[in-house]
Amino acid sequence: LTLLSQQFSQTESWFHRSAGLQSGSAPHSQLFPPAEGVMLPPESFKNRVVFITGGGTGLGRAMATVLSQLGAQCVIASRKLDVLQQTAEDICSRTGNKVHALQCDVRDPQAVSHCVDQMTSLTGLPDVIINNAAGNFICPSERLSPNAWKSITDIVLNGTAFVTLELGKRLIQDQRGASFLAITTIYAESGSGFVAPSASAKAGVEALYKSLAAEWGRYGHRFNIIQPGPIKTKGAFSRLDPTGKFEKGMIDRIPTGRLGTPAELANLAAYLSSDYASWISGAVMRFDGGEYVSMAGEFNDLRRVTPDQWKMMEAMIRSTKGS
Ligand SMILES: CC/C=C\C/C=C\CC/C=C/C=C/C(=O)SCCNC(=O)CCNC(=O)[C@H](O)C(C)(C)COP(=O)(O)OP(=O)(O)OC[C@H]1O[C@@H](n2cnc3c(N)ncnc32)[C@H](O)[C@@H]1OP(=O)(O)O
Ligand SMILES: NC(=O)C1=CN([C@@H]2O[C@H](COP(=O)(O)OP(=O)(O)OC[C@H]3O[C@@H](n4cnc5c(N)ncnc54)[C@H](OP(=O)(O)O)[C@@H]3O)[C@@H](O)[C@H]2O)C=CC1
Repeated sequence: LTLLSQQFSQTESWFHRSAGLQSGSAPHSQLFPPAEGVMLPPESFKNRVVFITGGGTGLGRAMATVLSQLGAQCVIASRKLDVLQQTAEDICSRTGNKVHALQCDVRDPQAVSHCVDQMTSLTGLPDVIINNAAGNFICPSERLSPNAWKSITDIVLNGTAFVTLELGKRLIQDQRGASFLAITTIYAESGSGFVAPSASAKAGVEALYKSLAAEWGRYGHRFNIIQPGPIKTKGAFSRLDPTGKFEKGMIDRIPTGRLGTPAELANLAAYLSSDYASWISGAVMRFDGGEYVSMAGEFNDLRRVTPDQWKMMEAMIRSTKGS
């Protein structure tokens, strides 16, 4: 076993060196280059208002950028007004379309209602709502205090519910349709140790969105979910990989050999929120380079077995014939 594992790691490091790779991707990732351009036709979101929670940073910022490039008027909301204002300015100067920054702690239903009041005066009610705000950190569950549990589940599950219900009720009142999108993650489906509050809350968000997809179609509302795998953002990686030691193992188990990019996620979010997706509701879109199925399959680690090792094992298996 030791010999085999030495062989594996030698093969692996040769693989990386020979491709002249930076750490952070496998050679075969060159077969899956990320397309960074905007996918939809220009002006796909002209005269549309888009509301994005957590839109000041990371994936929220990337989605606001692409939607603004496609002509939308964006409203981004979270706790840190200075961060939001800087992002709004940056995007607006790049796209020429208005981006509004509103302070809102999604854990507080009154703050959510006030934020929606402000948005209504600025832009009117939104056509697209993206529930992206989240909190998370890795922690053994036996170390979690009640308040630690609450801080994550309040942002992720209650925050999404408060935003969705507040906007949904007002849109229904005004007889207006809308697209709702929630950003969850692949472990919302499987659960995951060391992020139990996030896994529980994201699973709750998925149940909420599937429920409302069934219930509110009659009001012209669509509800969809994107489950991203790892995409390098400061917010996520500083809390989920604080030492930087987990990233390589993660890339090794992603069949496409690399992390996702914010721009790829933003294109998918724009598509699901657009008129091109008007028949898509209640969908759960896994977006992870194949990581989920790769982690799930019993024998998938056999990818590391070399041709010589296969030759040897095949001979061993064939020798059992008749036994
Ligand atoms: C290799 C892996 C790398 C990457 C990704 C891989 C896989 C793909 C799947 C990824 C999914 C990602 C999901 C995400 O959601 S990433 C988004 C991350 N972004 C954020 O979390 C941004 C917002 N976060 C925050 O503001 C804070 O981190 C926090 C703690 C969530 C909320 O801040 P707040 O100021 O409200 O809370 P505090 O008062 O600081 O703390 C509340 C409560 O929690 C306890 N706490 C805080 N940190 C920890 C910790 N690290 N461990 C244990 N407990 C913690 C804190 O002590 C408080 O409890 P009490 O002391 O009061 O009991
Ligand atoms: N990056 C990744 O690998 C993955 C990310 N995801 C999901 O993608 C989404 C974006 O994550 P990412 O961009 O990586 O991380 P970020 O930390 O950059 O984004 C989280 C955002 O949520 C906002 N937020 C946090 N708490 C609150 C609150 N109480 N009220 C309002 N806004 C709040 C933060 O803004 P502020 O601090 O100003 O409030 C921040 O902008 C999240 O839903 C995350 O779960 C899912 C899978 C993988």
